[in-house]
Amino acid sequence: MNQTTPVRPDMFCPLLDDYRCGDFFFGTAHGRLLARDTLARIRRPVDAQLAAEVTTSLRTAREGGHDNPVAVGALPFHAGQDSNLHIPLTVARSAAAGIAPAPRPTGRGVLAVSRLPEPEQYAAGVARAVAAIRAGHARKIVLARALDITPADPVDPAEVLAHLVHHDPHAFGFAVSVTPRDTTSAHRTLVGASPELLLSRRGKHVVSHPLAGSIPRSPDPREDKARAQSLQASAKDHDEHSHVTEGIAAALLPHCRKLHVPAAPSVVRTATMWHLATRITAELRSPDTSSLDLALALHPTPAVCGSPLAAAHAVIAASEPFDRGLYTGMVGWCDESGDGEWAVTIRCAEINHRNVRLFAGAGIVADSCPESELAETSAKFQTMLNALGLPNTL
Ligand SMILES: C=C(O[C@@H]1C=C(C(=O)O)C=C[C@H]1O)C(=O)O
Repeated sequence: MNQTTPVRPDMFCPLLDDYRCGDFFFGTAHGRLLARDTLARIRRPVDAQLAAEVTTSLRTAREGGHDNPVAVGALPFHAGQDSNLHIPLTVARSAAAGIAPAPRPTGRGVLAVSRLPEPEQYAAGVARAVAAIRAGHARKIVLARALDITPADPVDPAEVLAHLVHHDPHAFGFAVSVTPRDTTSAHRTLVGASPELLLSRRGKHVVSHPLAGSIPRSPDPREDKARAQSLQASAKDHDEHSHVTEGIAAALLPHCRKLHVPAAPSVVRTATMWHLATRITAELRSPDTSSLDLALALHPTPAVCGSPLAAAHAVIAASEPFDRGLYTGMVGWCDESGDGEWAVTIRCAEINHRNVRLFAGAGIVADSCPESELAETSAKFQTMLNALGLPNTL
């Protein structure tokens, strides 16, 4: 693989076909990035110094003779946990990626499932969060749950990635190696298809495209359309969404001018969900502010944590019986000029040969109903259950 690989028109699905376990992959239908092997690792707590350390590592790579270095990887939800970033030895990009061919269907049996927490407990946690919000302790809290599944056959992350890229071509398809350095065990890979852009920076142009307020899609076209309309009309979902756009606008303002936040959200779809979405645009004040600086200023947004952040964090810590790790963090890349793209790490699963962990969460506000939030998280699991060839009833 060359440092920069031009688009090969003869290749139906450039770079996706080249992906192999251990690589970093990130892309949409508009462009893909595939990174292989490691020049420098950046594993440190996610704090105010992280972006500066990335800039320094990129400069050192350039001074060491590396052409056009890029930092790639993922950052966790919790500040204080370690980043999973590196500067790869080789990076290939393709500008127009096209739609991936349909991968062959895989149906898998299941040996064991563990639900964290059990669905009834999740619903009870939502009810407690609603009570806390109504008592004035917070305005919004995002509660997640996880599924630990032991499939009957081992899972190949490359197959799962191909399935995701085919079925959700406009999402950010990603694969990040999360194998701990001190282990000789099987590869661990975080694979997903995120529909949510935390932040992109190209030159002075900044874009964030948050999602909040969701409803599952229906296989019946009429019902599907009716659901999209009901989401667009839902006061509860607009409330949930407004915390996010307000939070992002406030975080961008110190770094940007010409901030534009559309007056009302639009409705966007994935293969399994409808979401309220707002495309926020702005112009950078200083070229010294990198995409990672900006993404860290936004993270975590009220779309994945809540509002106010500290109160939401406390309820999450008391309610979720698992570590989010990289889920609801960010995944993407940043180059030496500061340009980059960071997606919110959702609709994903950690795959470790015969073990997979799936994650899904939902934003809770004063008018949330526990059963609907449980159904929303079940629908969000479908993205990964489908890609893994697992039964959609888990
Ligand atoms: C937390 C997740 O999704 C987030 C929560 C949403 C919501 O509450 O409507 C929508 C998109 C995401 O920002 C997830 O998919 O796991």
